[in-house]
Amino acid sequence: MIIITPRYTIIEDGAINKLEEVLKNLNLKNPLIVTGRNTKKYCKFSYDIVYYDEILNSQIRFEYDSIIGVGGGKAIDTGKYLAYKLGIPFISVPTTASNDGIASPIVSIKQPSFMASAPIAIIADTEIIKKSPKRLLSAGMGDIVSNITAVLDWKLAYKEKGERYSESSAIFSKTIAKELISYVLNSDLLEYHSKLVKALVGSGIAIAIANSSRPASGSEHLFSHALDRLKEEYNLNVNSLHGEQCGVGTIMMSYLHEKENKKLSGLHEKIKMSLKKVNAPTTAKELGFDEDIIVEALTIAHKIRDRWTILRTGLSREEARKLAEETGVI
Ligand SMILES: NC(=O)C1=CN([C@@H]2O[C@H](COP(=O)(O)OP(=O)(O)OC[C@H]3O[C@@H](n4cnc5c(N)ncnc54)[C@H](OP(=O)(O)O)[C@@H]3O)[C@@H](O)[C@H]2O)C=CC1
Ligand SMILES: O=C(CO)COP(=O)(O)O
Ligand SMILES: [Zn+2]
Repeated sequence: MIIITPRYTIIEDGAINKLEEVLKNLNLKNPLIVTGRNTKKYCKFSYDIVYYDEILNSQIRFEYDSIIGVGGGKAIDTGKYLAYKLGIPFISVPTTASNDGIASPIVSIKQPSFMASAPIAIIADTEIIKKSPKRLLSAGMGDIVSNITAVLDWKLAYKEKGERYSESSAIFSKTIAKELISYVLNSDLLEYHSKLVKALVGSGIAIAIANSSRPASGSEHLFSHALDRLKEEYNLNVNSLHGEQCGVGTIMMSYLHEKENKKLSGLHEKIKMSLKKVNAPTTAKELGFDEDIIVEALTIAHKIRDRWTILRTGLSREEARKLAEETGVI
């Protein structure tokens, strides 16, 4: 197996000023920037720029030697996808810390996600990230607490289905989440943005090492992907973020794990407290969904992809409603 991890990971105030030096070190001379309308202001370079939502209509010239994704999850994901398709390196320049796509080798524009290549460099400017909308930084916590249930699900799949499992990747991923939860619950959050971005980068690297999103995506992500599917299917006007949905999913899925393992007692309450502390949503109402949509998402989540989790062969409507009620989500 070939494991590709970033050659440069710069996480500091003013990091974006090192972009040109990094490109020079990598001998990259002609990159294309992929960004969004809110994040274009950070692209003060003399390279060509394209908006991620216009890429399909753009004529991408093949002389680019690399792609730089500057922005939130969609800009990074689209840039990563394009680089993968063109077979050129990808440089990740997150302007916020809303999910672990910053560093992961995964493209998750559509489900099921697929393995592309990890960024060759990550340049995370903590000054820019700190100024990004608070809501995005709260969502990032949801994508990190997810690692707890993702790892529990992964181990379950190993025990019940003999799935390939890596204890080292699992411990790495779980520890990242535990450390951030502990920091959030026991601090004044002054360093939250910087700890969060480091955690998300670590989580993306755990995915690269495992060569699977297993360490960071389990039943809580299936629930989030199910919500995305229902948003599309019913044309719902809900603008909940990936990390926000995953956070709420983690509360419910950790409760299911607790019921099967006494040693986990209190886990979902702790996760809920950590999400509340950073003002991330913990209920259907805060996410913007009707109760029935939450219940429906719980009943279809196991069918989203072929991934064995605590949902096993699926929840009935009654079981789903009970789970959402008992965890205070509805
Ligand atoms: N590959 C992977 O492993 C993963 C990928 N993802 C991807 O991430 C996506 C979700 O990403 P997410 O970040 O939650 O949502 P978006 O990418 O939709 O970003 C949300 C909004 O935040 C704005 N924004 C970002 N940074 C700033 C900033 N510094 N200042 C002001 N506005 C800012 C964006 O602006 P703008 O309009 O300019 O983009 C956008 O309007 C998913 O759809 C999926 O494609 C998610 C998880 C894992
Ligand atoms: O969001 C992810 C990890 O945080 C990617 O996981 P998926 O494989 O579920 O898309
Ligand atoms: Zn995620």
